[in-house]
Amino acid sequence: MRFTPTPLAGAFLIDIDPVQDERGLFARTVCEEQFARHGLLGRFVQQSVSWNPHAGTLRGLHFQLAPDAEIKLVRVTRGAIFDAIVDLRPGSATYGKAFHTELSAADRRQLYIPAGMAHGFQSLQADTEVLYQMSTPFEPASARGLRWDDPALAIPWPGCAHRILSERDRALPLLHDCLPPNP
Ligand SMILES: Cc1cn([C@H]2C[C@H](O)[C@@H](COP(=O)(O)OP(=O)(O)O[C@H]3O[C@@H](C)C(=O)[C@@H](O)[C@H]3O)O2)c(=O)[nH]c1=O
Repeated sequence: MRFTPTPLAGAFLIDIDPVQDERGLFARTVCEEQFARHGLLGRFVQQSVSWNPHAGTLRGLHFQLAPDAEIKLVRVTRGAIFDAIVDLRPGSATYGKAFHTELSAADRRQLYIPAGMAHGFQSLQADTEVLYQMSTPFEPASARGLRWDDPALAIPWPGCAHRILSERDRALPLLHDCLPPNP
């Protein structure tokens, strides 16, 4: 696996090192020992799937409050997404900053998201399926979110003919209104 750091410390893009032959390819996607060499956790307690029949489906930006803050490992198993994360770690040099990338079934790239970041994505194709692994169980009482289009975050979401969002995501607060400024 190849680990590429992002501008947000602790968040990595992880690419496979495929072994190819006439049958196709084989590649490891999680390895506790290799992850540990990069200071990353390679053991997860929940895995969830999200199916998005339409392009332009936006989910996020979501996170869980401590002590339920989750590490997430995200990959696309069908289609493609624009994926965005926001650093909400108190004291972080990149607090309030966002990083975005594309992930697709074709590139098999994964995004490792450390605890203390909000996460969201928009499907770029119809019939897009996203697979997540999480370090901490889902805890509804700790679940929080930020507005996807918060101007302070300036995330360049791709344009689309029809954007689909849940009522909950539409009503999420701006960063400024839901978390204290960075100490
Ligand atoms: C996230 C989650 C939801 N649920 C339930 C709650 C609800 O009834 C239903 C749908 O939940 P949501 O509307 O929150 O699903 P969704 O908007 O897809 O939430 C997901 O968004 C992306 C961006 C993430 O990063 C994920 O961690 C998760 O927050 O599933 C679980 O049972 N376990 C879970 O881990």
